[in-house]
Amino acid sequence: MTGAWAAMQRVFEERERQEIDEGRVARLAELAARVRELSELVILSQADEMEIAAVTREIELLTARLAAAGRGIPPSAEVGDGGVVRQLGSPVTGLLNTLAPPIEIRIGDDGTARSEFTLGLLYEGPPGFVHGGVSAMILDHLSGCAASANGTPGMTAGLDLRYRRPTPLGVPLSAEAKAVRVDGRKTFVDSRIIGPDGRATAEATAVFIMPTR
Ligand SMILES: CCCCCCCCCC(=O)SCCNC(=O)CCNC(=O)[C@H](O)C(C)(C)COP(=O)(O)OP(=O)(O)OC[C@H]1O[C@@H](n2cnc3c(N)ncnc32)[C@H](O)[C@@H]1OP(=O)(O)O
Repeated sequence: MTGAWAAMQRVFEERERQEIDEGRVARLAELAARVRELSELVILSQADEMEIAAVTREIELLTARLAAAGRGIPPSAEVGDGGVVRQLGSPVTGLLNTLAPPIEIRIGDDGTARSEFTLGLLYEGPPGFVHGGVSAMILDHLSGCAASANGTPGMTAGLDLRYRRPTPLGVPLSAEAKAVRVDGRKTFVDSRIIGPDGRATAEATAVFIMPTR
């Protein structure tokens, strides 16, 4: 058993033992959505220095209130309908992760993983456009879901990405990924992000490898 595989199994088993209360998840998702709005306002707000200091103090108090209840362990990942993995803490799709856009992924009958989303200012790279690392993160994750949906999940071993044209912020985008070839433990997945004009802004081929046990 490799070290990484054993470590992942331990984390997985510990998280599996937790009950997930959907009512609580819905409330926390609402909290995360409000924190995302707050994050954007940290960049954009025109509040004066006094107001910024006052808001900072209020947020400190709110953080202390949540911390007072103690810290648990992150929720487990679950496989839902159509093989879509729900990972509440994921930085890409996690409803409870305030760093995540979050994007929603569904798997088509032909195994293609698809998503539609709009990326705001928090994901800016070049002025007015999406950061290349964010595009890579989304295509990596979407491709991982396509590999899983293909019945051949694995760790990303490589992500060969071409940025064809800048990906615009603040407009509806879509992305898709599909497993195109399996070679032993390797699964090759093609993916792309598509702009509002229907043209690909970024295209990738990823290789996923199931670690040896
Ligand atoms: C289910 C949840 C869905 C959620 C989606 C999640 C998506 C997000 C995924 C990630 O972010 S994963 C995190 C980022 N990736 C990593 O941290 C992986 C770190 N690397 C590893 O753990 C190991 O390198 C790895 C398990 C990928 C492979 O190690 P192995 O020792 O098992 O493989 P090995 O190096 O022996 O290579 C196996 C074969 O693959 C080939 N190979 C390795 N890297 C390759 C590559 N990049 N491209 C093509 N082939 C490659 C290698 O030449 C060899 O070919 P042959 O079998 O023909 O000899």
